[in-house]
Amino acid sequence: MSMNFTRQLSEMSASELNDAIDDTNFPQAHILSRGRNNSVCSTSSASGITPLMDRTLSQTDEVPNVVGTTTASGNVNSASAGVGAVGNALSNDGVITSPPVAFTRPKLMLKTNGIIPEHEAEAPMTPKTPRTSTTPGHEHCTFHHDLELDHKPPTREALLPELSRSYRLLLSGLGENPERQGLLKTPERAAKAMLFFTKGYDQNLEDVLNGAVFDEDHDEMVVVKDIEMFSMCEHHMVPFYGKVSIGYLPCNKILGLSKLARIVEIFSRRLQVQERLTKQIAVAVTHAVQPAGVAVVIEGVHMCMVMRGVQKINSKTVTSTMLGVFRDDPKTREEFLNLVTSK
Ligand SMILES: Nc1nc2c(ncn2[C@@H]2O[C@H](COP(=O)(O)OP(=O)(O)OP(=O)(O)O)[C@@H](O)[C@H]2O)c(=O)[nH]1
Ligand SMILES: [Zn+2]
Repeated sequence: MSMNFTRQLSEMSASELNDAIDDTNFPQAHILSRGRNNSVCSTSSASGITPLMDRTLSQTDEVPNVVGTTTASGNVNSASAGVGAVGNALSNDGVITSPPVAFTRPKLMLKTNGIIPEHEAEAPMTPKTPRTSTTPGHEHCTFHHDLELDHKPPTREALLPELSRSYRLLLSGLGENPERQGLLKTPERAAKAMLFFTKGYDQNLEDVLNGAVFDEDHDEMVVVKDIEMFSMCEHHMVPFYGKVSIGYLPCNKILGLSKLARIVEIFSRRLQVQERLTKQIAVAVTHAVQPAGVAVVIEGVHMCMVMRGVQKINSKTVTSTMLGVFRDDPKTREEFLNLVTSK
């Protein structure tokens, strides 16, 4: 079933959104894999949901559908769908804690070369720092290249003079006079603005997290929703903006709440496409706390579709990535979608 986005998002139920996501496979489904028997995060079990650990995986098993990404565009006038969240505690800052989701959760584990090493599978609580590069200056990166999660060394300020010259050329190319009073400082201002819009290239996950990962016996869904996002479309170098909702199911580790928003900043402040941004955020949260699952939904407005091109001023693009239990368990996914679409 494909999602019909000619309807307004506000008219759609969470289960309809859920179905649409369920039917979409993302081609990079091999990137994440579930842990083995000894990498289980257990919770009290009261529901009739089939324990995911009943599925046996060999060490080299590929797990299809672990990563799911959905994109949908359409005319959406309301940011929130009219679906009520039942029984959830919502605090003023938009942080939601749900009632317990009662079943045995396999913990998400990251592969380095498509295989989970035995010693990693046996020590699920040990922080993992998979590295796929020995490039000088990147030895301390927590991850590298696999999903273009790389960052550049913090030397981008050095680009300012050349960027300024480029903007000056641009002004001349437009037929403007870069020497006129109003434009004298414009090349440098524009260069600084562009460096700000792409400051995520200077950041990496490890620095941004600043150690704010805490051991906590909390295994209920954590959702931070409506995180503002400003990014730059890599096709036209014009902005796209919107809001990001992130949910994860902890496995004895929780993340400082602000760090979810900071993760959004790392990856949105780069030249992007919305699909990749969505996936990178989900993978970064996985790296940070090795949860049982991560869900990310982004609703974005692309100025390249508003100010130019097809000029559809009400169009919004919705993308999602569902990892682990959010991918495998429709009830968990639906609970998340209920939470993020409720007022
Ligand atoms: N999938 C995806 N596409 C994007 C994103 N941002 C911009 N695009 C698209 O990139 C495409 C580039 O298409 P081209 O035909 O090469 O460029 P164009 O002539 O400027 O296209 P139009 O925008 O249709 O005028 C357009 O369809 C844009 O809508 C994004 O985040 N994700
Ligand atoms: Zn664009």
